Amino acid sequence: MYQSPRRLCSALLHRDAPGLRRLPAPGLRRRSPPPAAPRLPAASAPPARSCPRTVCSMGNGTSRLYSALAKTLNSSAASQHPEYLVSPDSEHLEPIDPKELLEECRAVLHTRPPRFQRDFVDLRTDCPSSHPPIRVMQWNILAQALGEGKDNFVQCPVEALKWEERKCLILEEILAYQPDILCLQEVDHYFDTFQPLLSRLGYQGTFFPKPWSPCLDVEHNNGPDGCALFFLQNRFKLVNSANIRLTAMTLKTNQVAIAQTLECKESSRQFCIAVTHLKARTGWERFRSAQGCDLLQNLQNITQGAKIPLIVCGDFNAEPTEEVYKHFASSSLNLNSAYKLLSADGQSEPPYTTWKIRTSGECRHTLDYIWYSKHALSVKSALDLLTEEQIGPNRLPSFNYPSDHLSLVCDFSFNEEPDGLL
Ligand SMILES: NC(=O)C1=CN([C@@H]2O[C@H](COP(=O)(O)OP(=O)(O)OC[C@H]3O[C@@H](n4cnc5c(N)ncnc54)[C@H](OP(=O)(O)O)[C@@H]3O)[C@@H](O)[C@H]2O)C=CC1
Ligand SMILES: [Mg+2]
Repeated sequence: MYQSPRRLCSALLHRDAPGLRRLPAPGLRRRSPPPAAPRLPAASAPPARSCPRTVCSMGNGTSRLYSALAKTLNSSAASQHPEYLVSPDSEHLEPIDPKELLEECRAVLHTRPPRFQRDFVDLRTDCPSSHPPIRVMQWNILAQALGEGKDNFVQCPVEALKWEERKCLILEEILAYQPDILCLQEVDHYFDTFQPLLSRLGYQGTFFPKPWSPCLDVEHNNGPDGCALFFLQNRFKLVNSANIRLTAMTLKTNQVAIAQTLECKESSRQFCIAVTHLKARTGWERFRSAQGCDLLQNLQNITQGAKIPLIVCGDFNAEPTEEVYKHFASSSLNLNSAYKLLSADGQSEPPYTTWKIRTSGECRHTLDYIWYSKHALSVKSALDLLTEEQIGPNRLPSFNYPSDHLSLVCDFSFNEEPDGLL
């Protein structure tokens, strides 16, 4: 039956009808990326997506999606209720079929240009693994309040930042790559959007807001931004979790990290995953360096002196030339930066992970990293970055891409015979 786009959109805006039957847990297991979207020319007003009018089924499929996305409109919990730190009871939320959610997102986005195709680059290693890889996504998703109220993206039209559509672009990116673990920064819609939706996709989430989030300075903000960590519950068991407020020269700072020890259900192997967002801006290099040292010290303790393999994702707000980068590269935790492996010699970071135009001019920087224990883990593949042509002359964010930072995605496997030099 034909549904107009307006009808499809309205499915995202209403609460779930009561008494719907519960579905079995969604099979978010393994990846068949959606069909390739055509590449766009570097034009500022690319053509709209082909209209997805026929994609969404009627009835329960649509109805099941009412409540999770609808909550994003009906709640601004974080700023109004002191209990924003308390996670809602996800037991009562119905599972969502990721394909249906993806279709719903695409329906909302039907006037936008198609998403860009990015390919995984095979980084062949000599380490065959009998277990499925662990897919990790690192992404600074751009806090809604900062994007609208602070960041000054002078070439980005305000309509491109509308939350009701931008959240669907973010979800589309997550659903396209189906990470097993999701490490996010600048999350200011955790409780009303990402926690309820991702829990219904099978993820367990943790949020740690910045103590003095700059989002709170923005009128009509949705609460503080912070780091969020999600993992698929059917793949991992949570062993240990730590919310860390980073210090610099013994002083507590406004930056945070989350570190969790997870156990793989398939292999019973444990590893630690951490997410952080270090202090931004030039002039703060020593401060970032001190925060990095504090994080490394915390991770030394959590990994029992590098006995437990480690993956650290973050927006470090630091180019590879900075001291904090060098601390991580030379740490006794024996870390390597996964995205270096995309370079010809395996030694160079990508030319950019964020690219935007502010009033001060063009800002193209490499600031985001996925560090991993190089003796215990191998990177099987990594998602290539967007090209300059795809990013376009107005840079990011844009109608095509929801954040000023690119997502980084890697597939990891455990080395079969760790040599004891994690
Ligand atoms: N009430 C109080 O007592 C306190 C309030 N605060 C508030 O917090 C703010 C600072 O917080 P802090 O955590 O140190 O923030 P940061 O300096 O780390 O930056 C906050 C955000 O601003 C973005 N940003 C980076 N460069 C620029 C730029 N040139 N223009 C606009 N945005 C930029 C960053 O994005 P990205 O990482 O993507 O670059 C980041 O997410 C203060 O301005 C104040 O509002 C802070 C402390 C105390
Ligand atoms: Mg930012």
